[in-house]
Amino acid sequence: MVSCNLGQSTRSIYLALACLSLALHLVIAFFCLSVLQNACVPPASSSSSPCVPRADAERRQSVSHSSSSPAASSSNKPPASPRNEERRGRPANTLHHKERGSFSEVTQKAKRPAEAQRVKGHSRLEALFKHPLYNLPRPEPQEDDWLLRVKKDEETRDEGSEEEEEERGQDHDASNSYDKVSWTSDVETHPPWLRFHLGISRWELYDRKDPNLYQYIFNALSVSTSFSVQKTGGTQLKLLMSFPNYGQALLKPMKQSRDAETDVNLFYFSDFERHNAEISAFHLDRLLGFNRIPPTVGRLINVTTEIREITTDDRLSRTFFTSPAGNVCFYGQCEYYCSTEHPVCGRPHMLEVSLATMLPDLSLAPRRSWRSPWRRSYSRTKRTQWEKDPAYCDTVKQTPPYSHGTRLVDLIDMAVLDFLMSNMDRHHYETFEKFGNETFLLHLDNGRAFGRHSQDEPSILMPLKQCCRSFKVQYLDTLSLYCRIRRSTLLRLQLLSLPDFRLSDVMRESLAQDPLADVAPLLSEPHLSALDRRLKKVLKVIATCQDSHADVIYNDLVGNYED
Ligand SMILES: Nc1ncnc2c1ncn2[C@@H]1O[C@H](COP(=O)(O)OP(=O)(O)OP(=O)(O)O)[C@@H](O)[C@H]1O
Ligand SMILES: [Mn+2]
Repeated sequence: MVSCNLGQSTRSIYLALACLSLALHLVIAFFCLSVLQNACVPPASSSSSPCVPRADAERRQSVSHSSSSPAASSSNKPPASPRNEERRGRPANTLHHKERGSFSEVTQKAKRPAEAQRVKGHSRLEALFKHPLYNLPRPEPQEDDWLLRVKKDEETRDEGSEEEEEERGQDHDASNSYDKVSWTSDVETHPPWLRFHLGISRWELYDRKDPNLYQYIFNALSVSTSFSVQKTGGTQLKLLMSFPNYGQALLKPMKQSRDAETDVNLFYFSDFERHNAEISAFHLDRLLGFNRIPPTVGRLINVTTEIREITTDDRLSRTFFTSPAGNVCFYGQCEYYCSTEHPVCGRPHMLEVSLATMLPDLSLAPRRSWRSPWRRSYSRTKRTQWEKDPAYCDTVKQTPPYSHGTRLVDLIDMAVLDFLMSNMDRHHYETFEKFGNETFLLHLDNGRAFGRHSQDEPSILMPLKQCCRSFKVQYLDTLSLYCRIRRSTLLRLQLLSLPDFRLSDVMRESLAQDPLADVAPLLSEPHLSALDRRLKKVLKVIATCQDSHADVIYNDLVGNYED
């Protein structure tokens, strides 16, 4: 009896002990798992580039961090926190409840663009932008290297007393400067668009390293518009939107579903412009390290309150109508697709659009438009010279401005960008007149890019292919005559072809920063993989060229970068 009782109590003691040990094991296992998971997160920066040995990369990274960038060290550097007053503006109070939700979600997202899509806490995009190739030192900008400046107080006083307003209008050098409105020379008082304008230099449109610029622009473009009219020039419908802080943006509306592939039989200038192409082009250009496209963001706009009710443009307001489905539509007046057959419609009021930050007014910063030597024939029957003559580039190389400086390699950069996004519509490009021929090319108007993902268009790479020819003229011995691609461009392209920085991955992550990414991805997966496929093709063309020539690379990194 006693032994039976004893046996029972021993059994319950064993059982209790077993339970305790099981619980302990569970706690230990749980603890180990969480520690292991943290230990597995990859480091924030990687330097597995073939271009720079690891130790070297780290050394350079610390060097480039300590040397401040030109714009960052200038007086144009914005403060650390965004100014929220730009976000005030009129609420979209006529919105349907559901729409209001999505609108505020989208603008909410605009508050925190830096929160990139991360893979287990690891941002490939951040790692890419930390790479030395994206932090190359620039020469200290001189006064002439900035596009604009704010007039000093004394200058404004002097000019005011002279009462020579008219003359000033004609003789418009005025050192390309801004009169004061409500801001002072203190950069803290400047609205985002003015910071952008004052940061434009001879070498790039914006400083990618300025941590706030993009966020500022983002926020500024997400307030309600106060004014909208049709923008003249160009062939398809676009609007000029103004914001309460005097900022302006070029609006292109969504015209077709994002994934609709361009009809193969459509002539290249007949394709609809795509709002998501404008946005994606900005991101791609930034990823390639060019910084030659004005910051462009997507957002939902209320076509009733932000266009119809406030526009002073009769040509535009006359074209509004309500569709049988109850959606508010309009079509405006322009050369292509401005008709009842091609309306732009809200759902019922909300419409996806792209907003590109406007460049400084032409009266302040005149631009020069250049015909691209490789422009397509816009005639349906004629072929252009470059299509007929394989030695076409030899002529281009001897013709100013391509015969000197960096113009030819700039053109090649543009061809690479266009090939990657399959943009066949680069008939012209622009530069800022102030900088003469020694300046970057503006990559404006990218609405016809990203039309087709299933095909690549080899003719877009013609500048790169045709310029790779053995060409020597005894008396012309300029370096740029023989070189076809910038070394910095080639090294970045190689970097973007590595698994750690794969172009499609960084592009996906970059695009996720856009407010419209909440509605749907800006580029579908097939478009993203097309980027990787095309990048391989570009690298192949360069490698083939290097196989037969020694003078393929234009070394723009002399003294700045060794691999
Ligand atoms: N962000 C910008 N800021 C200021 N001006 C701009 C901006 N983007 C474009 N423009 C100007 O507006 C003009 C028309 O814009 P865009 O080329 O995008 O229109 P488009 O209808 O596509 O023209 P096209 O049919 O000729 O290709 C451009 O040539 C350029 O000079
Ligand atoms: Mn266009």
